[in-house]
Amino acid sequence: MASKYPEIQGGGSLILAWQVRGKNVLVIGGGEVAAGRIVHVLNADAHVTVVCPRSGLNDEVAHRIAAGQVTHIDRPFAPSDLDDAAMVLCAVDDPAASTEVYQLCQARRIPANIADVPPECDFYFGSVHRDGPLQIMVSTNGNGPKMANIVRRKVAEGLPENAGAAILKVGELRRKLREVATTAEEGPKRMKWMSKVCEAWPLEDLCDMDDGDMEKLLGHYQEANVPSLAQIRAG
Ligand SMILES: C[C@@]1(CC(=O)O)C2=NC(=C\c3[nH]c(c(CCC(=O)O)c3CC(=O)O)Cc3[nH]c(c(CC(=O)O)c3CCC(=O)O)/C=C3\N/C(=C\2)[C@@H](CCC(=O)O)[C@]3(C)CC(=O)O)/[C@H]1CCC(=O)O
Ligand SMILES: NC(=O)c1ccc[n+]([C@@H]2O[C@H](COP(=O)([O-])OP(=O)(O)OC[C@H]3O[C@@H](n4cnc5c(N)ncnc54)[C@H](O)[C@@H]3O)[C@@H](O)[C@H]2O)c1
Repeated sequence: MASKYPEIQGGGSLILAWQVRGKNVLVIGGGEVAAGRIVHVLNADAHVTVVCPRSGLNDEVAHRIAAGQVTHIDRPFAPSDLDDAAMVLCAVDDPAASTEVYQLCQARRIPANIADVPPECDFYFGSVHRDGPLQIMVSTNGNGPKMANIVRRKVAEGLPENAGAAILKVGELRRKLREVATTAEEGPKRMKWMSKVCEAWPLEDLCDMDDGDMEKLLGHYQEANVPSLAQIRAG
Protein backbone atom coordinates (compact mmCIF):
# COMPACT_ATOMS: atom_id res chain seq x y z
CA MET A 1 0.00 0.00 0.00
CA ALA A 2 1.37 3.43 -0.91
CA SER A 3 2.29 5.42 2.17
CA LYS A 4 2.50 9.18 2.55
CA TYR A 5 5.83 8.68 4.32
CA PRO A 6 9.21 8.04 2.67
CA GLU A 7 9.66 4.41 1.71
CA ILE A 8 12.54 2.64 3.50
CA GLN A 9 14.99 1.05 1.06
CA GLY A 10 17.66 -0.20 3.48
CA GLY A 11 21.08 -1.44 2.42
CA GLY A 12 22.58 2.05 2.11
CA SER A 13 25.14 4.05 4.07
CA LEU A 14 24.49 6.99 6.34
CA ILE A 15 26.16 9.80 4.41
CA LEU A 16 27.31 12.56 6.77
CA ALA A 17 29.69 15.52 6.71
CA TRP A 18 32.04 14.45 9.48
CA GLN A 19 33.69 17.32 11.37
CA VAL A 20 37.30 16.26 12.03
CA ARG A 21 38.68 19.79 12.33
CA GLY A 22 41.44 19.78 14.95
CA LYS A 23 40.92 16.12 15.77
CA ASN A 24 43.67 13.51 15.64
CA VAL A 25 43.46 11.23 12.64
CA LEU A 26 45.93 8.36 12.46
CA VAL A 27 46.94 7.17 8.99
CA ILE A 28 48.69 3.80 8.93
CA GLY A 29 50.83 3.23 5.84
CA GLY A 30 52.51 5.73 3.53
CA GLY A 31 51.76 4.47 0.01
CA GLU A 32 49.53 5.75 -2.77
CA VAL A 33 46.24 5.00 -1.04
CA ALA A 34 47.45 6.62 2.21
CA ALA A 35 48.42 9.72 0.19
CA GLY A 36 44.83 10.04 -1.07
CA ARG A 37 43.36 9.59 2.42
CA ILE A 38 45.75 12.23 3.77
CA VAL A 39 44.48 14.77 1.21
CA HIS A 40 40.87 14.08 2.29
CA VAL A 41 41.53 14.56 6.02
CA LEU A 42 43.84 17.58 5.58
CA ASN A 43 41.11 19.20 3.48
CA ALA A 44 38.87 18.76 6.53
CA ASP A 45 41.47 20.46 8.79
CA ALA A 46 42.28 17.38 10.85
CA HIS A 47 45.53 16.94 12.74
CA VAL A 48 47.14 14.02 10.91
CA THR A 49 49.76 11.54 12.10
CA VAL A 50 51.24 9.02 9.67
CA VAL A 51 52.85 5.86 11.01
CA CYS A 52 55.02 4.10 8.44
CA PRO A 53 58.71 3.23 8.10
CA ARG A 54 60.50 5.95 6.09
CA SER A 55 61.55 3.36 3.50
CA GLY A 56 57.86 2.75 2.66
CA LEU A 57 56.84 6.38 2.08
CA ASN A 58 55.88 7.40 -1.44
CA ASP A 59 56.87 10.83 -2.78
CA GLU A 60 53.58 12.52 -1.97
CA VAL A 61 53.48 11.34 1.65
CA ALA A 62 57.18 12.24 2.09
CA HIS A 63 56.30 15.72 0.77
CA ARG A 64 53.46 16.14 3.31
CA ILE A 65 55.86 15.22 6.09
CA ALA A 66 58.65 17.51 4.85
CA ALA A 67 56.13 20.38 4.49
CA GLY A 68 55.04 19.91 8.12
CA GLN A 69 51.46 19.16 7.06
CA VAL A 70 51.45 15.84 8.93
CA THR A 71 53.34 14.34 11.86
CA HIS A 72 55.42 11.27 11.06
CA ILE A 73 56.19 8.22 13.19
CA ASP A 74 59.02 6.37 11.46
CA ARG A 75 58.29 2.69 12.24
CA PRO A 76 55.58 0.06 11.66
CA PHE A 77 52.24 0.47 13.47
CA ALA A 78 52.17 -0.22 17.22
CA PRO A 79 48.96 -0.43 19.30
CA SER A 80 49.99 2.60 21.40
CA ASP A 81 49.63 4.72 18.24
CA LEU A 82 45.87 4.50 18.79
CA ASP A 83 46.02 6.26 22.15
CA ASP A 84 45.03 9.75 20.93
CA ALA A 85 43.27 8.78 17.70
CA ALA A 86 39.73 9.98 17.00
CA MET A 87 39.73 8.16 13.64
CA VAL A 88 41.97 5.58 11.97
CA LEU A 89 42.66 5.18 8.25
CA CYS A 90 44.68 2.10 7.44
CA ALA A 91 46.22 1.56 3.98
CA VAL A 92 48.92 -1.07 4.30
CA ASP A 93 49.81 -3.92 1.96
CA ASP A 94 49.66 -6.43 4.82
CA PRO A 95 46.23 -8.03 5.46
CA ALA A 96 47.22 -9.50 8.84
CA ALA A 97 48.38 -6.08 10.09
CA SER A 98 45.15 -4.52 8.76
CA THR A 99 43.00 -7.00 10.61
CA GLU A 100 44.92 -6.40 13.83
CA VAL A 101 44.41 -2.65 13.44
CA TYR A 102 40.68 -3.08 12.86
CA GLN A 103 40.22 -5.36 15.86
CA LEU A 104 42.12 -2.99 18.15
CA CYS A 105 40.03 -0.06 16.86
CA GLN A 106 36.81 -1.96 17.47
CA ALA A 107 37.87 -2.81 21.03
CA ARG A 108 38.59 0.89 21.63
CA ARG A 109 35.54 2.11 19.70
CA ILE A 110 37.67 4.19 17.33
CA PRO A 111 35.98 4.52 13.93
CA ALA A 112 38.24 2.95 11.29
CA ASN A 113 38.54 2.47 7.53
CA ILE A 114 40.72 -0.35 6.30
CA ALA A 115 41.24 0.50 2.63
CA ASP A 116 39.95 -2.22 0.33
CA VAL A 117 38.54 -4.41 3.10
CA PRO A 118 34.81 -3.60 3.29
CA PRO A 119 34.05 -5.94 6.24
CA GLU A 120 36.72 -4.06 8.21
CA CYS A 121 35.34 -0.57 7.57
CA ASP A 122 33.15 1.46 9.94
CA PHE A 123 32.80 3.87 7.02
CA TYR A 124 33.73 3.84 3.34
CA PHE A 125 35.37 6.60 1.39
CA GLY A 126 33.56 7.97 -1.63
CA SER A 127 34.39 9.93 -4.73
CA VAL A 128 34.34 13.63 -3.83
CA HIS A 129 33.77 16.80 -5.85
CA ARG A 130 34.97 19.96 -4.09
CA ASP A 131 34.29 23.57 -5.04
CA GLY A 132 35.01 25.87 -2.10
CA PRO A 133 32.41 25.15 0.57
CA LEU A 134 30.52 22.77 -1.72
CA GLN A 135 31.30 19.08 -1.44
CA ILE A 136 29.49 16.26 -3.19
CA MET A 137 30.26 12.65 -2.36
CA VAL A 138 29.23 9.74 -4.51
CA SER A 139 29.08 6.25 -3.00
CA THR A 140 28.17 3.01 -4.69
CA ASN A 141 28.15 1.29 -1.30
CA GLY A 142 31.00 -1.00 -2.25
CA ASN A 143 29.53 -2.08 -5.57
CA GLY A 144 31.81 -0.22 -7.95
CA PRO A 145 34.38 2.34 -6.79
CA LYS A 146 35.34 3.15 -10.38
CA MET A 147 31.65 3.82 -11.10
CA ALA A 148 31.64 6.26 -8.16
CA ASN A 149 34.49 8.12 -9.86
CA ILE A 150 32.63 8.20 -13.21
CA VAL A 151 29.32 9.35 -11.71
CA ARG A 152 31.07 12.02 -9.62
CA ARG A 153 32.70 13.48 -12.74
CA LYS A 154 29.35 13.47 -14.57
CA VAL A 155 27.64 15.24 -11.66
CA ALA A 156 30.43 17.85 -11.50
CA GLU A 157 30.14 18.49 -15.26
CA GLY A 158 26.47 19.33 -14.80
CA LEU A 159 27.06 21.92 -12.07
CA PRO A 160 27.16 25.65 -12.71
CA GLU A 161 30.73 26.97 -12.61
CA ASN A 162 29.96 29.47 -9.88
CA ALA A 163 28.07 27.23 -7.44
CA GLY A 164 30.88 27.22 -4.85
CA ALA A 165 31.44 30.98 -5.07
CA ALA A 166 27.69 31.65 -4.70
CA ILE A 167 27.51 29.40 -1.64
CA LEU A 168 30.44 31.26 -0.08
CA LYS A 169 28.44 34.51 -0.41
CA VAL A 170 25.33 32.88 1.05
CA GLY A 171 27.45 31.86 4.05
CA GLU A 172 28.58 35.47 4.58
CA LEU A 173 25.04 36.77 4.24
CA ARG A 174 23.73 34.22 6.76
CA ARG A 175 26.37 35.24 9.30
CA LYS A 176 25.50 38.92 8.85
CA LEU A 177 21.79 38.13 9.11
CA ARG A 178 22.35 36.46 12.48
CA GLU A 179 23.98 39.66 13.73
CA VAL A 180 20.88 41.62 12.67
CA ALA A 181 18.21 39.08 13.67
CA THR A 182 19.75 37.72 16.85
CA THR A 183 17.01 36.28 19.03
CA ALA A 184 15.92 32.65 19.15
CA GLU A 185 12.30 33.71 18.48
CA GLU A 186 13.54 35.23 15.25
CA GLY A 187 14.78 31.79 14.10
CA PRO A 188 11.88 30.62 11.92
CA LYS A 189 11.55 34.02 10.23
CA ARG A 190 15.30 34.21 9.63
CA MET A 191 15.30 30.76 8.05
CA LYS A 192 12.31 31.51 5.81
CA TRP A 193 13.91 34.74 4.62
CA MET A 194 17.23 33.04 3.88
CA SER A 195 15.46 30.32 1.89
CA LYS A 196 13.62 32.97 -0.12
CA VAL A 197 16.88 34.75 -1.00
CA CYS A 198 18.44 31.46 -2.14
CA GLU A 199 15.44 30.69 -4.33
CA ALA A 200 14.96 34.19 -5.74
CA TRP A 201 18.54 35.15 -6.55
CA PRO A 202 20.40 33.70 -9.55
CA LEU A 203 23.85 32.29 -8.74
CA GLU A 204 25.53 35.12 -10.71
CA ASP A 205 23.88 37.75 -8.51
CA LEU A 206 24.87 35.91 -5.34
CA CYS A 207 28.47 35.85 -6.60
CA ASP A 208 28.35 39.56 -7.50
CA MET A 209 26.99 40.65 -4.14
CA ASP A 210 29.54 42.71 -2.18
CA ASP A 211 29.52 43.85 1.47
CA GLY A 212 27.54 46.99 0.63
CA ASP A 213 24.91 44.97 -1.27
CA MET A 214 24.59 42.63 1.70
CA GLU A 215 23.99 45.53 4.11
CA LYS A 216 21.32 46.92 1.76
CA LEU A 217 19.66 43.55 1.29
CA LEU A 218 19.56 43.02 5.06
CA GLY A 219 17.81 46.39 5.29
CA HIS A 220 14.84 44.72 3.55
CA TYR A 221 14.73 41.80 6.00
CA GLN A 222 11.44 42.92 7.55
CA GLU A 223 9.64 43.09 4.18
CA ALA A 224 7.52 40.30 2.72
CA ASN A 225 9.31 40.27 -0.64
CA VAL A 226 13.00 39.81 -1.31
CA PRO A 227 14.27 42.50 -3.71
CA SER A 228 16.63 41.60 -6.54
CA LEU A 229 20.26 42.71 -6.75
CA ALA A 230 19.31 45.27 -9.43
CA GLN A 231 16.55 46.65 -7.17
CA ILE A 232 18.75 47.10 -4.10
CA ARG A 233 21.47 48.72 -6.20
CA ALA A 234 18.91 51.10 -7.70
CA GLY A 235 17.84 51.93 -4.11
C1 LIG B 1 35.69 6.04 -4.18
C2 LIG B 1 37.10 5.72 -3.74
C3 LIG B 1 37.44 6.72 -2.68
C4 LIG B 1 38.86 6.71 -2.19
O1 LIG B 1 39.50 5.65 -2.11
O2 LIG B 1 39.30 7.83 -1.82
C5 LIG B 1 37.10 4.26 -3.26
N1 LIG B 1 37.81 3.52 -4.10
C6 LIG B 1 38.33 4.26 -5.13
C7 LIG B 1 38.98 3.75 -6.26
C8 LIG B 1 39.19 2.37 -6.60
N2 LIG B 1 39.22 1.34 -5.73
C9 LIG B 1 39.42 0.17 -6.44
C10 LIG B 1 39.54 0.50 -7.84
C11 LIG B 1 39.74 -0.50 -9.00
C12 LIG B 1 38.50 -0.61 -9.90
C13 LIG B 1 37.26 -1.15 -9.23
O3 LIG B 1 37.34 -2.21 -8.56
O4 LIG B 1 36.18 -0.52 -9.38
C14 LIG B 1 39.38 1.88 -7.92
C15 LIG B 1 39.40 2.73 -9.17
C16 LIG B 1 40.64 3.52 -9.34
O5 LIG B 1 41.68 3.23 -8.68
O6 LIG B 1 40.60 4.42 -10.18
C17 LIG B 1 39.57 -1.15 -5.86
C18 LIG B 1 38.79 -1.53 -4.66
N3 LIG B 1 38.13 -0.73 -3.77
C19 LIG B 1 37.55 -1.47 -2.80
C20 LIG B 1 37.90 -2.83 -3.03
C21 LIG B 1 37.52 -4.00 -2.14
C22 LIG B 1 36.22 -4.62 -2.50
O7 LIG B 1 35.43 -4.10 -3.30
O8 LIG B 1 35.98 -5.71 -1.93
C23 LIG B 1 38.69 -2.87 -4.20
C24 LIG B 1 39.37 -4.04 -4.85
C25 LIG B 1 38.48 -4.94 -5.64
C26 LIG B 1 39.24 -6.08 -6.23
O9 LIG B 1 40.18 -6.59 -5.62
O10 LIG B 1 38.85 -6.44 -7.30
C27 LIG B 1 36.75 -0.99 -1.73
C28 LIG B 1 36.39 0.32 -1.43
N4 LIG B 1 36.77 1.40 -2.18
C29 LIG B 1 36.08 2.48 -1.78
C30 LIG B 1 36.34 3.79 -2.19
C31 LIG B 1 34.98 2.09 -0.84
C32 LIG B 1 33.67 1.91 -1.62
C33 LIG B 1 33.26 3.14 -2.44
C34 LIG B 1 32.06 2.90 -3.31
O11 LIG B 1 31.61 1.77 -3.49
O12 LIG B 1 31.53 3.89 -3.86
C35 LIG B 1 35.49 0.73 -0.31
C36 LIG B 1 34.37 -0.29 -0.06
C37 LIG B 1 36.19 0.86 1.03
C38 LIG B 1 37.20 1.96 1.13
O13 LIG B 1 38.36 1.70 0.75
O14 LIG B 1 36.86 3.05 1.67
C39 LIG B 1 38.13 5.71 -4.90
C40 LIG B 1 37.74 6.52 -6.15
C41 LIG B 1 37.91 7.99 -5.91
C42 LIG B 1 37.94 8.83 -7.15
O15 LIG B 1 38.75 8.59 -8.05
O16 LIG B 1 37.16 9.79 -7.22
N1 LIG C 1 40.07 1.50 -1.57
C1 LIG C 1 40.88 1.93 -2.49
O1 LIG C 1 40.64 2.98 -3.07
C2 LIG C 1 42.11 1.16 -2.83
C3 LIG C 1 42.70 1.28 -4.10
C4 LIG C 1 43.90 0.57 -4.34
C5 LIG C 1 44.47 -0.22 -3.33
N2 LIG C 1 43.86 -0.33 -2.11
C6 LIG C 1 44.44 -1.16 -1.02
O2 LIG C 1 45.04 -0.30 -0.06
C7 LIG C 1 46.23 -0.90 0.45
C8 LIG C 1 47.43 -0.02 0.22
O3 LIG C 1 47.60 0.22 -1.16
P1 LIG C 1 48.79 1.09 -1.73
O4 LIG C 1 48.69 1.11 -3.19
O5 LIG C 1 48.85 2.39 -0.99
O6 LIG C 1 50.03 0.17 -1.31
P2 LIG C 1 51.56 0.54 -1.16
O7 LIG C 1 52.31 -0.72 -1.26
O8 LIG C 1 51.91 1.70 -2.02
O9 LIG C 1 51.64 1.07 0.34
C9 LIG C 1 51.58 0.24 1.44
C10 LIG C 1 52.19 1.05 2.58
O10 LIG C 1 51.98 0.39 3.82
C11 LIG C 1 53.19 0.47 4.57
N3 LIG C 1 53.13 -0.57 5.59
C12 LIG C 1 53.12 -1.91 5.44
N4 LIG C 1 53.02 -2.51 6.64
C13 LIG C 1 52.94 -1.53 7.57
C14 LIG C 1 52.81 -1.51 8.99
N5 LIG C 1 52.71 -2.64 9.70
N6 LIG C 1 52.75 -0.32 9.62
C15 LIG C 1 52.85 0.84 8.93
N7 LIG C 1 52.95 0.88 7.58
C16 LIG C 1 53.01 -0.28 6.91
C17 LIG C 1 54.28 0.35 3.53
O11 LIG C 1 55.51 0.82 4.05
C18 LIG C 1 53.70 1.24 2.45
O12 LIG C 1 53.97 2.62 2.73
C19 LIG C 1 46.33 -2.24 -0.25
O13 LIG C 1 45.79 -3.23 0.63
C20 LIG C 1 45.49 -2.13 -1.48
O14 LIG C 1 44.91 -3.36 -1.83
C21 LIG C 1 42.72 0.37 -1.87
